[in-house]
Amino acid sequence: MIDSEETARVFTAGLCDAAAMARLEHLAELLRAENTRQNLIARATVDSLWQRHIADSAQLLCYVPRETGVWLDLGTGAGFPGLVIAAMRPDWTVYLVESRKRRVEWLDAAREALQLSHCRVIGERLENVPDFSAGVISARAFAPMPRLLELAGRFSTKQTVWLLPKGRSAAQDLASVAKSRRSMFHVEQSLTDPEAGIIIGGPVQGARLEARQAS
Ligand SMILES: C[S@@+](CC[C@H](N)C(=O)[O-])C[C@H]1O[C@@H](n2cnc3c(N)ncnc32)[C@H](O)[C@@H]1O
Repeated sequence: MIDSEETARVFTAGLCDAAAMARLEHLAELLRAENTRQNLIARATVDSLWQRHIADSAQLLCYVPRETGVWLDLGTGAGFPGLVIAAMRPDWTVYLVESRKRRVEWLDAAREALQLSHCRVIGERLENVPDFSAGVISARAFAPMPRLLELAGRFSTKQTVWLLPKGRSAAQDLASVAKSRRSMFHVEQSLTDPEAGIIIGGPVQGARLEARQAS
């Protein structure tokens, strides 16, 4: 279990290389500075940024194959999980969809500062984003499951992996999905909070994939 800033850093470092860790340290620094100007993350979580936000996002990499198509993150907000994933896997194509102007400006500035040329910030409501096939769809604290599926289903194929950190309401949220669709999802325990769950869907069912080194 990831229960401190130290264990969060060690866990995250196990999933990426040293250059990616340096990018994440840079991101943490930028985020702390920006958080004094806009309320990106709750003040109560600033001192546990690695545990509550960075490692919490990084753990999603344990559920995706080494090769994946476009990673689509819905309602990225301050950058979680999509910007963290883009910083850890700079060669992957990661789209961050966010509708709030100030969040979009922040995400664009952070993406540029971290030189993430394969990451694109889409400053639109998801409803206005044209269809394409995503390899991964992630969303943390974006919308309840029925709404999320209604909004994002058109980006999904049989190969798409869904990664939906849901906090403590995961099982309840999944139960609200129509029976016919529920069987494609299951809940895994979050490593950053024993009471929180991640709803996982698509072809990568069952146990967590082996932690992957980037190099
Ligand atoms: C509760 S925040 C979560 C932010 C981030 N995923 C996290 O976990 O820290 C939800 C975000 O989704 C964005 N959002 C809500 N509805 C949206 C929509 N239809 N299209 C794009 N972004 C949306 C909001 O602006 C907000 O930044």
